Amino acid sequence: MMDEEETKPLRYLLRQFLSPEECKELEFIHKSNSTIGYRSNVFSTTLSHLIATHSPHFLLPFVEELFGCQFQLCIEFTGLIRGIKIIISWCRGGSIEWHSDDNRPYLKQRHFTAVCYLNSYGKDFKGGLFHFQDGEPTTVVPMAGDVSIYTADDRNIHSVDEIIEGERLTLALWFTRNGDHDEDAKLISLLSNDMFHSSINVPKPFPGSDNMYWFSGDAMSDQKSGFDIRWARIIMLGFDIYSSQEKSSSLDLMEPLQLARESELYELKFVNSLHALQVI
Ligand SMILES: O=C(O)CCC(=O)C(=O)O
Ligand SMILES: [Fe+2]
Repeated sequence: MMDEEETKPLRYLLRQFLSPEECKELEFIHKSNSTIGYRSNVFSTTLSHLIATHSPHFLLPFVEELFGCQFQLCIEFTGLIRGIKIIISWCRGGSIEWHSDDNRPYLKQRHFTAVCYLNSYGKDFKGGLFHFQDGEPTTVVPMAGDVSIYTADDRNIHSVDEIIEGERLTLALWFTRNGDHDEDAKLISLLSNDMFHSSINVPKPFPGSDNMYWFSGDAMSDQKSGFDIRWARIIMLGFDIYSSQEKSSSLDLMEPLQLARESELYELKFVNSLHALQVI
């Protein structure tokens, strides 16, 4: 006899799950805060980016909406825990080849994916259709407010066509059954600290995946050939980084550091680069 798991559908399409206003608000947050993303032609906003870009006030609507949205999604899939969430904008030339979402050893905790479309095919962008390799539906046409949900394993190999014109905007959510990857729990403990009072006493921001901060064209996994967005931001704001570990060949941006401008070294000691970015 088949067990219950095997008889469950592997995919769902929820129509008009987010309202046009919710889509617009998430778009606004993204436009104000996004940074170069984790692959070519992509910009992204994660909750840790909102912290790093000194925009904690944007966290609240983001978190409230996402929590509400995820709460409803969790009713569909009991037992799932909220993992990483990210707003992604795909610019012209962006696409993604056939893959499953758990296709790396460090992504194995992903069990379900939910992609909420924040804008619409044909109206806001051309290209960018979503396809499943096998089964029905074969193609999902992104429309603002709709959510496509599927298992993150190789039963749902999928791809996204190249964006030909405009910008395709999504909110991607990954769910897990592994409590160690409960990102909401981490975030709630972070928010319950005093982070809304902007001062030097802001707590140490919890780091996103270190991969998130690297940009290097093709070889994104080869950190040596890329540049680090945290570092670039500090330099663009006119500061140099001083760290007692600076003598070593690579500087760990999650370690304590101080800032300098021209020949002046500031006394403030930051717990890491994200902490410094919250304050400067
Ligand atoms: O944006 C989409 O429709 C899917 C994106 C995707 O496949 C991914 O980020 O893994
Ligand atoms: Fe995917």
